[in-house]
Amino acid sequence: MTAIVSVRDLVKTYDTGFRALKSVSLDIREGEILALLGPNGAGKTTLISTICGIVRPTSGQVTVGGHDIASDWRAARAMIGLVPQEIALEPFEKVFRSVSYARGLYGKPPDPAHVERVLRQLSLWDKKDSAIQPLSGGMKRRVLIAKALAHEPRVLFLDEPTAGVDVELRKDMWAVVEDLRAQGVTIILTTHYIEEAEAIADRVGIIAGGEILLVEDKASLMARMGRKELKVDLAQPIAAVPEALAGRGLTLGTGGLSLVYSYDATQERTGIVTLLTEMRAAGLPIADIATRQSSLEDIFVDLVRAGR
Ligand SMILES: Nc1ncnc2c1ncn2[C@@H]1O[C@H](COP(=O)(O)OP(=O)(O)OP(=O)(O)O)[C@@H](O)[C@H]1O
Repeated sequence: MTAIVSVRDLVKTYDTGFRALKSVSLDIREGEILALLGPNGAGKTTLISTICGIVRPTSGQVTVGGHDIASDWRAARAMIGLVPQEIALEPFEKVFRSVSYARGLYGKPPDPAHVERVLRQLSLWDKKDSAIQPLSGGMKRRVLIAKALAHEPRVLFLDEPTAGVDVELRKDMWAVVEDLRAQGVTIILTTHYIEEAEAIADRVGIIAGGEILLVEDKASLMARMGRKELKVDLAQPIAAVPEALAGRGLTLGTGGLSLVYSYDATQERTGIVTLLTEMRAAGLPIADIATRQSSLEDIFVDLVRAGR
């Protein structure tokens, strides 16, 4: 797959002297959904704003579809749609007009058929003549997406598309994103919600302190770093891990009522059977057992901690 956006050694130092991006390099593949995950202040918005030409980089290079965002900005910008974090819309403007106007801002000739397609795709067609103000929060977000798609961009940036949105609406947004990808739009979204990346991303980029810690296929990241945990519930509490099981890396759960064993599920020999046998031999009153796959969240927390 070819890179549609290429970021090389990007540095951004704000006027305050704060270095928000420290030599970031990143290739975004055509047609993918890339989720940029990172804690508050990691530099996510700075990165996408720089790619979109809103923030001027201190140094480094960005190309979009081969067009340099500095020397060939008009062509680069035409390929990009940006859905900002904040809902900033003209309250009295009508939906259709607002989206058509957004198209005009890119110097594209009016194309009511395209605007109709976009509004239909976002389930906004029956709201086309409505003013924006009375629309629900979810509908307003859809209008923002429609505006960003008005000029037929090939790359869509969504900055925190579901911040402060309820669960139902979040799933709704995910469906919209999947739909857009199915039409060949490359999508980059920033998010705090790890479950969001887990649900829809093809690749995950983790950014912290202005640096990209990793970019990897979600599935391989989870397989590579994912660990499993075996939790053994005990019928009676114990004060400490029995001597016979020392060196097994067990942790005692709260109240001494469980033992937790962490293992690499990709290994042929996980050690579970031996462990359970040893537990019985040690006379532990096993009440129940359960396993848990570590989530992207566990991986993320570990990585960000290690990166500090
Ligand atoms: N215009 C600015 N002037 C000075 N510092 C800024 C400016 N904009 C952002 N910063 C700082 O740069 C850092 C990165 O900010 P940025 O908004 O890119 O992070 P983020 O990862 O998007 O965070 P959040 O998840 O909170 O939106 C923060 O420490 C922020 O305070």
